[in-house]
Amino acid sequence: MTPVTSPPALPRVPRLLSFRNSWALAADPIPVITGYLDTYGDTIGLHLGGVRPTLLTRDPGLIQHVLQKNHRNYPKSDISQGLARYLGHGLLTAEGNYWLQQRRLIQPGFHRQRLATLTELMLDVIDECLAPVVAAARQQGGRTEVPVHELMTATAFRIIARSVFSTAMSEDELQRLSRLLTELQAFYVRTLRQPYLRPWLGLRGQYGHHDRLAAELRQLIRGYIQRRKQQPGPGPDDLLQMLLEVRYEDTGLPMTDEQVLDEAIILLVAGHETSANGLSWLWYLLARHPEEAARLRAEMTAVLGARRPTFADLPQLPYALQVVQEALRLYPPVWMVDRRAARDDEYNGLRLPQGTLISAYLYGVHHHAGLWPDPEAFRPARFEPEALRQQPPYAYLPFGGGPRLCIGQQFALTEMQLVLLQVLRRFEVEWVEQPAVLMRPLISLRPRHDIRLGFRLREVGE
Ligand code: HEM
Repeated sequence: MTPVTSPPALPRVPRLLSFRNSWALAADPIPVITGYLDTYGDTIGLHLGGVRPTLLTRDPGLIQHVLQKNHRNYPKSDISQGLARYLGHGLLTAEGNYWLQQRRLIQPGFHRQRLATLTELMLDVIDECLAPVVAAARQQGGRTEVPVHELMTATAFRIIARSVFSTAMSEDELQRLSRLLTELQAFYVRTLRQPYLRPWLGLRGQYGHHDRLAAELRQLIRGYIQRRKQQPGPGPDDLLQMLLEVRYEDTGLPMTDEQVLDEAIILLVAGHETSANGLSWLWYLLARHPEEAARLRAEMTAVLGARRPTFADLPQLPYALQVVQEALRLYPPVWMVDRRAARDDEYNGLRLPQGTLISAYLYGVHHHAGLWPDPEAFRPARFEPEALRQQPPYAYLPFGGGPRLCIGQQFALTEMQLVLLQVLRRFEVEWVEQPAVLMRPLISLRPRHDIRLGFRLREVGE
């Protein structure tokens, strides 16, 4: 395999070209960005939207340098921090000592033991979400067509909402929350990709409108927190209770209500879209590759028979994990991660002056032919332990890397495996002819239009 390296002198995309392509970049960034990298090299300078100078890279060595080896010099850029305007100052957007203090406080909430407790709840939510599909299939003679992105979004959202807040939200509230999050994200991405539109968006009152939506989001969540605090007796074993009960080591004090609110919103946001999109792509890939689905089913039947999986079963189902990992390689829900150089730095002779905006193009790393032979092919066996040992560090990083590695990584992998197994127990998932399935990279990488798949009922015991 060809090594991927960054040259000492940064090749630059001509500014006029990046300006000319700015609409194309806003509409469909992945082909434009990949095209630049294929033409100019694995690490390039370009003007985002024709305006903002950025260093863009798919070199795993440079990405490791930024995210891990010299991470202290690379806080998140204002691109991530700008999200705080709409989503508050939770873990994802926090920086420096405050971030470290919050991370230490919250990390234990994601330990194995708590995850094991949450899996029963996950399985119940999955069953609830699949029940209408089972009913529809029965009514339609054993098979129904399903918009999988919608189904996976509803499922992932209910899983995280119940993991954080336990008590079921009403259907209306769930939908309102989900819509608010989608709208805020879409607006924020637009202001980033098309910075020249900002004055116009301001004149049209769009910032004020979205600030009001963000306030509505906070008010909704605040209501849950207040209701929980008023409940007598010990609270349920969920993530909100964990946020309310943890104490800072130095002061012994709990978080303030606004801090709990910030963290709860961030868990909801970070733990919803990403898993939903990962799962949607997973079904797309399995429907296109029935031979892989058959292999997975054989493993599942051998280990579980007809019963539903438990947390303890997952290590006996390695192929299920490999399928999930390969789906996250081909369609990394977080397709780009950004940082800013706080001081002048250097990587293998490449100058990284203070203030440089660095965009780590995770999608590009995962699709690099120098790192992944035949990169567009869906091959879960790439993740067999022996094959993985051949990979250089940071060739695979759907959950990021370094100290800011996704706190929900194990949660997400468990959730995705459980959804995968529960759906496969009940259904054969079949491809349906439809227009080409395209990507829509917002903050996370989702399908442009929903993907319709056939769900054919199988007879299973409990
Ligand atoms: C397939 C699903 C997921 C993917 C691909 C994913 C990916 C990522 C990535 C790449 C980062 C690092 C961003 C950066 O370095 O700038 C991150 C951070 C984070 N993720 Fe996830 N994530 C997923 C699921 C989840 C879930 C389920 C939760 C919560 C339950 C979660 C909570 C978070 C939080 C709180 C952070 C910020 C951590 C910090 O900065 O300390 N994620 N995620």
